[in-house]
Amino acid sequence: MPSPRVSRAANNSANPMNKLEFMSLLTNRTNASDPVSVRHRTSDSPVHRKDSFNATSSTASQQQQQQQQQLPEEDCMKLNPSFLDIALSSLLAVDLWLTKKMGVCAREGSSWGSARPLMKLVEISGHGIPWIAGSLYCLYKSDSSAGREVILNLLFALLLDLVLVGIVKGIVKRRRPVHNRMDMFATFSVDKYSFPSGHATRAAMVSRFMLNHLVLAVPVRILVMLWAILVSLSRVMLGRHNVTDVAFGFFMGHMQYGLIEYFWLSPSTLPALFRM
Ligand SMILES: CC(C)=CCC/C(C)=C/COP(=O)(O)O
Repeated sequence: MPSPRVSRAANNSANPMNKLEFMSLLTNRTNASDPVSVRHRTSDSPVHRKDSFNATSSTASQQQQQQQQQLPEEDCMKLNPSFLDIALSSLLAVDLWLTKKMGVCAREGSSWGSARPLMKLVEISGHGIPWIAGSLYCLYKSDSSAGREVILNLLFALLLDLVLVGIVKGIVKRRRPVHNRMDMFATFSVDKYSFPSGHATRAAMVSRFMLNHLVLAVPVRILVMLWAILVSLSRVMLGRHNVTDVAFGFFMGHMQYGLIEYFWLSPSTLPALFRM
């Protein structure tokens, strides 16, 4: 009985496809669009130096090259990653690790699974529907023009937030973490994507808005800040988001508040809106 090593060697020489598989590994690690590496693969490979293989293997390897050029980028390995590539991959690795560690309420059976109902209440407190409905109600009830101005701008901010988050989610198309259970209340179709967290953008923007435009006692101001942090944290704890989705969302919410301040709607800029 031949030893496994001998029989594998015999098999290799009898089967030219094994060489092609080896080629496939090599070509996977080179840049398919780089003419130099394509030339290297087709002319310098051991397969091509053997005359007996020329006719059949060149068409086979051409087919393979075509297939590999069609491979999605994430299936190919880069030989010379840049510093930015390495930094991004490291950030992504830390992000995924931390996201998994912090997803303690992702399921009922998770380590903090019993806190899941409470976290879902926090989730609803940062949802768009209660905020938009609440602003519309306050606008209807408000009897001072200063109050109407503030609430109208809050409503404008909430709508702008939905649009901007929807656009970024639609462009980035990052999937939610695998441990997330999609049992969220009232979502749009883009909400299957996770970058950035809409709850985090809203929490950051609304809290800044309230701190700057409402007269609040110090304990209430602290509560508003804690609420924004808790809503953001709960996104990762519920397993809805990666840490970077929430961190970016929080940053984006602050930027959105800056936009609202810049384009502040006032009776002088939009008199028609305030005549109602
Ligand atoms: C239906 C309305 C008015 C808003 C949707 C709010 C929502 C579900 C956002 C998604 O938030 P995350 O990106 O944090 O999961």
